[in-house]
Amino acid sequence: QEEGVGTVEEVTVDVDHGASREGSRTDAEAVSREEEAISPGELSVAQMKEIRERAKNYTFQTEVNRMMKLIINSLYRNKEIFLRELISNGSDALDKIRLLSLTDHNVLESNPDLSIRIKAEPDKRQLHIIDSGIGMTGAELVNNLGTIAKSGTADFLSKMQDVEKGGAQEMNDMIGQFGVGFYSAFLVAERVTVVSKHNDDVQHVWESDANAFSVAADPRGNTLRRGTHITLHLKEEAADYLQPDTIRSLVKKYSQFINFPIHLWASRTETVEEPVEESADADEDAQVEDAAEEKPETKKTEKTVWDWELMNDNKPIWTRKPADVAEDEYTQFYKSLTKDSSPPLAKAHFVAEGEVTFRALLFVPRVQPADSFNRYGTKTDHIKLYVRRVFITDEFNELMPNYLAFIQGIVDSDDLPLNVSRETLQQHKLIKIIKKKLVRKALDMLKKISDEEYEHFWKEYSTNIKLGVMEDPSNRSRLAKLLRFHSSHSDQMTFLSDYVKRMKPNQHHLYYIAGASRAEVEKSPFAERLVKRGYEVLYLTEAVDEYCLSSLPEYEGFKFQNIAKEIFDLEESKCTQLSFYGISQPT
Ligand SMILES: Nc1ncnc2c1ncn2[C@@H]1O[C@H](COP(=O)(O)OP(=O)(O)OP(=O)(O)O)[C@@H](O)[C@H]1O
Repeated sequence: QEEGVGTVEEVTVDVDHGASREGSRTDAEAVSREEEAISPGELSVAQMKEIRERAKNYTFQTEVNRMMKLIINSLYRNKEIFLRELISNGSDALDKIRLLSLTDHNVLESNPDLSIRIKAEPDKRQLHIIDSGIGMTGAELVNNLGTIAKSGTADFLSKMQDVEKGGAQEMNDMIGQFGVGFYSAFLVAERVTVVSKHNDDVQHVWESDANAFSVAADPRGNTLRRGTHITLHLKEEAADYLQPDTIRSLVKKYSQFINFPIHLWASRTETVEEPVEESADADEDAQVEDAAEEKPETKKTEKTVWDWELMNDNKPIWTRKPADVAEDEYTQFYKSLTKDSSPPLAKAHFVAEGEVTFRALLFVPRVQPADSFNRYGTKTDHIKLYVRRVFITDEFNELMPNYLAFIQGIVDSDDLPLNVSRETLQQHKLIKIIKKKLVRKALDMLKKISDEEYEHFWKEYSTNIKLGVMEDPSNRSRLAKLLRFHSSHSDQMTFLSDYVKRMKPNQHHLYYIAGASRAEVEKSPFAERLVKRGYEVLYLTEAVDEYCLSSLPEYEGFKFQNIAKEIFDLEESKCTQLSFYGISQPT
């Protein structure tokens, strides 16, 4: 069996997603130690003074100021996304240290645990988000949390200004897709403290009230071992994010598809049996009944227990059997993967076996970003590569051809080496095989789109498919099955297979004519005469159509014939184009 859709089997997860913290559940001592360790809010007055004296002060890069203004003005109705952004940053930082640990196991020595912890402290109006990821050095704190390094930010900002008039939904969609990142913390916080420990530096404290920021070495030394602890000093109006119910449902929502354990400091009520304190009388009775079976009296009491509660099932969705994954889970996963607010147009979840084993989950977004073709050929696909559940990169760009760059998804292979650089991986022979299979599966997925949905798909992606016909000879016939053109048959567009079904018995060519619009070509005398004689003519109205057909030698064994250009035979009646124009009509 080469590939088997729906045959996903359980596989052992070879790499730990982060040691589980279950062990600390009942260990009250460990819990209180951790609690101590996560209270940077608890910097003493003297330490605060020391930090402020030592700290270097910085101003934010202009783009950051613009970005913050934009975030605050446009996302005020959707403040909760700050948590999504901070959890996702924590998860990225954990991915980074895990990836490093594959080539240098020592990097985990500072803290073998890989997880995210979240704790609300309503009395102090503080919310803590702590990860044991890669952390940031002092210099990185200044750089990463003071500038916007991402290319395209300036572009994005200017586009946002245009969209601003378009309304809140459009803005939300756009910001959502771009990802607003760390600065969204200021949607809810009046002040943010970031304590971070990177293996290569001492622990530092970053602090900001959104106007300017400061960075200093932490006078307490190393309390985090490794990672980042963000404290949000919440605005008064954001105090709801400290309520147990609110925070629990938000953490659940945004941690669902994170591949590291996420723990929330939460309380639960437990019923415990406690011995009843014995009175002096009881003592006497006990002595009297000495011989009787000794049965200490107990009573049931309710106790509130605080503990780190695991909030997510950090088993990646693609490792589950398709039959066990609900449609809605795919949709939610897609949304968290892409930040798209609409569900996907199509999806495929499969395991490929044979020369290489891998699992993949692919999606077609409902809408293709308007500027996609400006970036066409820049080699940016949207496939995240995992090796044995470990995130390797989303900038690999070797897994989809240009024309399918719109496909979003993940690929996870057991057969690729874990401990090689991206460059070496690029050369790996298995990558080519994976790509080949992925493309086939992607095309299958497109073929399966229902008729109603196909209309929409075609509006969005027709150019991609036509470019595919031109650029990908090995999949040309598969791609040809996806093509649709206007035709004289009806107002609806037609697939070539339907055209072929309707061909006259002796017809050996697919006839087409190209022009600027359907109205124009319909009126062409070439087309009119052919149609009158009962032939169907394809109307090619897009510039790319003719190029596309010229690289398609045939369809189901039939060649294409431009009825306006060459002199051609209407084979079935053995008449030349001349005869066709009425010069002689042999019968
Ligand atoms: N918890 C963290 N641990 C380590 N580094 C972090 C953490 N949070 C943020 N950073 C660093 O700060 C940078 C800026 O973060 P920000 O959230 O603004 O953008 P981003 O994460 O790069 O982009 P996006 O949020 O769109 O994915 C990150 O790229 C990362 O280097």
